[in-house]
Amino acid sequence: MNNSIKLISIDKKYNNEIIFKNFSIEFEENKIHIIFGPSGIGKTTLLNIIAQIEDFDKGKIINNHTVSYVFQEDRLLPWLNVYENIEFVLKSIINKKNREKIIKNNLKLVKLENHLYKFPNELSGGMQRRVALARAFSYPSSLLLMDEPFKGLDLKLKKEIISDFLNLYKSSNKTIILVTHDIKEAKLLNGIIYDISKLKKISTL
Ligand SMILES: Nc1ncnc2c1ncn2[C@@H]1O[C@H](COP(=O)(O)OP(=O)(O)OP(=O)(O)O)[C@@H](O)[C@H]1O
Repeated sequence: MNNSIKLISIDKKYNNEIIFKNFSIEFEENKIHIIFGPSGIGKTTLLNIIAQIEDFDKGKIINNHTVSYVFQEDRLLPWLNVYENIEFVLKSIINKKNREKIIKNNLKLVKLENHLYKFPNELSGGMQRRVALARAFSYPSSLLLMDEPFKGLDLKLKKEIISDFLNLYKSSNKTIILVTHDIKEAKLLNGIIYDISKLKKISTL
């Protein structure tokens, strides 16, 4: 069954600033979609519209997915260890035995299986980012929205973490919509790249 996410003829304005005019886009399920474009073009706004945390003025969204959103910062809870940070978001929805399986499997995919009991302040920045990714993939949503999840990493670390991200993605059934302004990063992700500046020009023709 086609369960793609569709935005149809969306208009969005902030005060007098037109961000989107008659803008349409479709995201096929189970793929990695990369929203690419310069700062200020409306990438985060688009993600927020899909997440329904931002209103729009006209148009329609068709989305039958359960959604989770990963922000730029890792947002780990400092008083919980690595395992507990992931368990925290699953506690009320998945039983103990199943969540243990999910958490351990995802932490293994990001090579943190030997760091389960460390606290965030005992982890490097890269390790913290890996925990945040493992947590995002552990949550049972079918659509994962990610705003610049690899921002601030040097190229070597970025490549390593993108490879962990791809391992998590392959073992999941998720659809990913990810925002970046970095074309090198976009290419490393092996997904479908949407140049938002070009799409915006087409939509206003
Ligand atoms: N809440 C808001 N109120 C008014 N204007 C806003 C608001 N949020 C965003 N904007 C404006 O909308 C435009 C698009 O912002 P958005 O954050 O979506 O861009 P972006 O492409 O994600 O940029 P960046 O890569 O810098 O994060 C910008 O001009 C911004 O100033």
